[in-house]
Amino acid sequence: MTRQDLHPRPIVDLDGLRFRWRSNASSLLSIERLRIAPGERILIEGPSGSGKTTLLNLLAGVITPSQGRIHILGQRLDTMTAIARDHFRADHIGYVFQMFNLIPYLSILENVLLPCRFSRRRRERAQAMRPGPRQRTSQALRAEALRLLEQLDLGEAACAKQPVTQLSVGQQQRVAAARALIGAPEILIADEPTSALDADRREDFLQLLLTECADSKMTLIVVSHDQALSALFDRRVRLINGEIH
Ligand SMILES: Nc1ncnc2c1ncn2[C@@H]1O[C@H](COP(=O)(O)OP(=O)(O)OP(=O)(O)O)[C@@H](O)[C@H]1O
Repeated sequence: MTRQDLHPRPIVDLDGLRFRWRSNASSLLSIERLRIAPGERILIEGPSGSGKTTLLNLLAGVITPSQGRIHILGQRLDTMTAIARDHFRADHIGYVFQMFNLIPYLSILENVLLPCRFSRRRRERAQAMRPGPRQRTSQALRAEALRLLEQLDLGEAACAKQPVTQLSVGQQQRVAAARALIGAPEILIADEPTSALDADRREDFLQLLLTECADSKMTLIVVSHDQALSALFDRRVRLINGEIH
């Protein structure tokens, strides 16, 4: 094993980060350093209001820090324009939002395929997941979306063209997970991804996310209050009053 293998370049590197919602407010987040290695599985935990969702939004480039640097995949995210951050996110980050953010007038399949519309890279990677005889791009993408939905027990609902608005909250959460996974982005971020599931289905669902991430060598960053799941992660990051403990 080389020195490089022992200390791979971090996929996420936060440095001197401060975040406040208003310029005259005190910092909600104050993180001197957070490095995440490629392929690591990180659980972020902490009391309600401690800034977990805000931290995820900073990592995904939805918002930018008041001070400090954020490097993702070696690229400086905080100095990019909003449009560049949107492109970067579409290409490299799958995000399961706390409120799912599904588009109500699109079908289940169309929701899952959204990242492939915004990102050529995700489209090509999703297409490459379909081995075998050459298919048309749209067929290959649909097949990959269906594979993910079937893994998540939603194949039937997708084939029956059930509107997303008629899905249970737990089903919507799984559609959001399939959408985040499609095209194997390097980083999967999930905000309370098991909150709408029964206790006995949480571990199965998370195992599935972990397996998909491992197969595609994705880095997984999850916020959860569920202590029972912590053994499934490589590292826990505890946020208290906006600082890492
Ligand atoms: N858009 C916003 N404008 C101003 N304040 C906000 C905004 N979004 C969140 N906040 C505040 O930032 C603080 C941290 O919120 P955040 O959602 O990051 O916490 P959290 O740790 O994820 O909480 P929870 O576990 O309840 O989801 C809260 O006090 C919240 O009210």
